[in-house]
Amino acid sequence: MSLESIKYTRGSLEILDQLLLPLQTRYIKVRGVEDGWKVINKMQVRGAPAIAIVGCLSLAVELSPDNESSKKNMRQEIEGKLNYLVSARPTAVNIKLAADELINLANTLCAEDSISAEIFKERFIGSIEDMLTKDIHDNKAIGSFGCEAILKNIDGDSPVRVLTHCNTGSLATAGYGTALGVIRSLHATKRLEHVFCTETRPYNQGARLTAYELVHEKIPSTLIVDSMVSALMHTRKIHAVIVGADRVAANGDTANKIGTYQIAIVAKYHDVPFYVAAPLTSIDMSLPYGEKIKIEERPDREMTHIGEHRIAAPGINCWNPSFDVTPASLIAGIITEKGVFAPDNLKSVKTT
Ligand SMILES: CSC[C@@H](O)[C@@H](O)C(=O)COP(=O)(O)O
Repeated sequence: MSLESIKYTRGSLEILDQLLLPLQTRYIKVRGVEDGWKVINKMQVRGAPAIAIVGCLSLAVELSPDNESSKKNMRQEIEGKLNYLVSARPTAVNIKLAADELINLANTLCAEDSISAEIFKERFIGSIEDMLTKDIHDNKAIGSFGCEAILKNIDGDSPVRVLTHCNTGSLATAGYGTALGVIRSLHATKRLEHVFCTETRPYNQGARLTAYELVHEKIPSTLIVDSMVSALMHTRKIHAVIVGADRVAANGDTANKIGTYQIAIVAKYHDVPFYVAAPLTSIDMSLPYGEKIKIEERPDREMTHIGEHRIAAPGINCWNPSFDVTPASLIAGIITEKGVFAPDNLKSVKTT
């Protein structure tokens, strides 16, 4: 059984508070859009796919008891609330694409005279609920395509050692995970000898969340500090790096958790293939290249403190970008639910 980060039934949504993991397992009730915005902004739920799903489900929960009889009012309310949810965190594109799709759906339902307000609401909520099953299904496809791509480059039946960064597992998605889904699939083939996961400073998604998921799944794994990546690649044979994505531009440049870019550079130097595992909902064809991606900057406190405990000298200035952009030239392949694509071939995927 993998960890359940999102518990949803019609009219009720709870999320596992990821700020308390791994020491406490506590679910928080999300009663509507205001709660949805807060849990995303505070990073109680995080990871690009989970942000999109929880944001949209928070709207579904808010609409569920609503007896609005005017389709026009409902359409207007939906558009405003979705745009508000998108503003909670700017870098991950999944929530923006989901919001655009849902606004289009609301426009279509509103314009169709034969559809009552009740059916409008039913179809709209149903379409949000479908995101949960689709995400798990897509992650499993990413897992098997990624596993196949990595094993193809390895001689005979040799055991495989991989490195991952940040958290891309069940906690960051509706379930199974993207990069961690590939690792799960590799483990299922019994070819995976070992996973190394980085601590992922400053917010420690690797040490707190990925390590927790790996231990929970009994996948052989070791935690390293972010600054150990070069030493790891120099001293142990690493066969592949697999990371997730918050936004992939049309040319394959990829925004992901801060520190991803330096891992890609080190991987290139050591001739280790560097893969990005992401659903098509993380690909933003409207941006031609990575420089156009807006990078979220987080509060200094996330660097200077661990919980309530201050670790940095009082008075020091901080710079805390939450993501960086890895150039397409450092990426061996982008693993999607439709297959593995060279970054310069992404355009063909999105349109098929
Ligand atoms: C499947 S999750 C992919 C990315 O969202 C993940 O790698 C990442 O960077 C998460 O950042 P976070 O700031 O924890 O939301």
